[in-house]
Amino acid sequence: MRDPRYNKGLAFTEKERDAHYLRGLLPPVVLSQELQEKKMMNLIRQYEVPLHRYIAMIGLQETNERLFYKLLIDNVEELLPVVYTPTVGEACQKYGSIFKHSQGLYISLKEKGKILETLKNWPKRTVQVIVVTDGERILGLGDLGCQGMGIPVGKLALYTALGGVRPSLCLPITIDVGTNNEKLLNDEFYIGLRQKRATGKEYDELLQEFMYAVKQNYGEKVLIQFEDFANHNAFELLARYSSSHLVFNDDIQGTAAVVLAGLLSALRLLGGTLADHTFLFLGAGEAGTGIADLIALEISEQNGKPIEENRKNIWLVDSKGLIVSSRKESLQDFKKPWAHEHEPITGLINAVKAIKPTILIGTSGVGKQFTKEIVEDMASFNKTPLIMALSNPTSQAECTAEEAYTWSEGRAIFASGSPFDPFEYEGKTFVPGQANNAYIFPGFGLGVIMAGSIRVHNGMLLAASKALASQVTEEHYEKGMIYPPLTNIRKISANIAAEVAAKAYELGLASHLPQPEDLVESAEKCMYSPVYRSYL
Ligand SMILES: NC(=O)C1=CN([C@@H]2O[C@H](COP(=O)(O)OP(=O)(O)OC[C@H]3O[C@@H](n4cnc5c(N)ncnc54)[C@H](OP(=O)(O)O)[C@@H]3O)[C@@H](O)[C@H]2O)C=CC1
Ligand SMILES: CC(=O)C(=O)O
Ligand SMILES: [Mg+2]
Repeated sequence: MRDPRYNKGLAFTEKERDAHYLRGLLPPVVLSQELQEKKMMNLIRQYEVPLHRYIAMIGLQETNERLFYKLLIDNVEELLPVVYTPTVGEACQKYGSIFKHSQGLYISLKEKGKILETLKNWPKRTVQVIVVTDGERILGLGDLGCQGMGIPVGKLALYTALGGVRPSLCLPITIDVGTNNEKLLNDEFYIGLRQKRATGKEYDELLQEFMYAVKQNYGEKVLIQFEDFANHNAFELLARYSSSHLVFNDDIQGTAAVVLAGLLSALRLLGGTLADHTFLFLGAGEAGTGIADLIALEISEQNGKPIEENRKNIWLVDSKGLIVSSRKESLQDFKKPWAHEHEPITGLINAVKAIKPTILIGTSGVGKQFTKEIVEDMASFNKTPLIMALSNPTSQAECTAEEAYTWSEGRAIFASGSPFDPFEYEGKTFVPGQANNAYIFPGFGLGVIMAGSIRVHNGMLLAASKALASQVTEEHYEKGMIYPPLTNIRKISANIAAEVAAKAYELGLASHLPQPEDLVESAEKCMYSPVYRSYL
């Protein structure tokens, strides 16, 4: 009863109460799990403040894990915005104030030299997925230091609910090297180290000790998902550890796969191939350049031309303007491949006018950047402009669904990182897509685990994108959707897992041999079910 993994609350049967000395510890009634679910949903719906819903859900996760996952799985569209973006963003901002019980593992500078010992304090010996952050770029909310823990906790809840990975095999970790967020440093309820961020050698050594300790403690095949690191560390960590560890950066690679899937499916509405389109990104960081890289790679797979050539129709704008060759010297390495020949341009509106993109993608982390003038311009030279406002949470979205549909007079295809409700324009209901890496990483991770893959390969990302795009049907297109509904996410994840695993086998990266005949069936079979077990 006191252990969330086993607790069933009022659903313990008479026989179980006798067998496990629970008689008298519970009131006489015995409820079904379905009735408990109905009761919890009624309760959660009574909270009007999203953060209160979040607190209620976390409370349930900490007391009755199976009921928590049953709620999340059965009510995914309603509860995803509670345990994930946008509400998880607010939860991280206020994490210290709402903190009750510790979730996940904290590794701070105080644990330097003792990280292996610290990992051993985690009660589970076997772990298959770690989501780790250092809290420096939490969604589009910036540096939230140690309070970024809400993100690994939320992402791993999705690994289980959406991808079927058992909760006991998931480990959320926050690495605390300090924070540069003055507000948090002065907040009496802040839960992290009260110091400025460690950088350089001190940072690198802590991360290296962590990576070695993880491999030593959990072996080769634990998937380490980097999440919400600032880009000055994210690209380097991925490059440094991708040949020695099973690492995946969700913000670079997961986002790339989900956006590519949306583009592949949108082509059925837009016409042409990817190579026929012109892309303009606002934001040239992890998400922006990660997506751009995967688009260029997919075009090269399709047309056989060198990737350099296929980059030419892909343009990115950062805080200093359009990325062009005259800026090359001063650009970070991950931006350099995108420095095309063009005169310098500042301001997104000027870039839109000059480049005339068919597809506009927002990955800046700054809200309201797609103004009326920009959307109208997109609609003036495109019959069907594709507009993706990917920044999270909702407050940072480059524009809203309502703005995209209204300003384009109902012609835009729109997708966003955080969810927007369907919007009615001139009698037609438009359903915006949620272009969020949550479509990808749970199924992707399941595929990696199923195959026992020892490395992540770009081919597996492309396979995941195509598997997701193939789940969109005519019925969805009619509503302007370029992603399948999240209600089917477990089936979608099983299909993604199967394609990712198949690719791992094809590339010789899989270690679970022989390859199962029906990978979709084996994905579905190994998925965690939240239905209560009998304790007799
Ligand atoms: N939908 C999804 O699944 C995902 C969404 N995201 C969201 O994307 C956003 C960005 O994340 P990420 O790429 O990791 O962040 P980064 O910090 O790596 O990149 C942000 C980029 O935006 C640019 N930028 C910032 N302000 C402006 C501005 N006013 N005008 C033009 N460009 C600007 C930055 O420019 P400069 O380089 O000059 O500083 C940088 O290139 C976040 O809100 C995040 O939540 C991220 C991952 C997944
Ligand atoms: C969705 C996600 O990973 C992000 O916004 O960072
Ligand atoms: Mg992220």
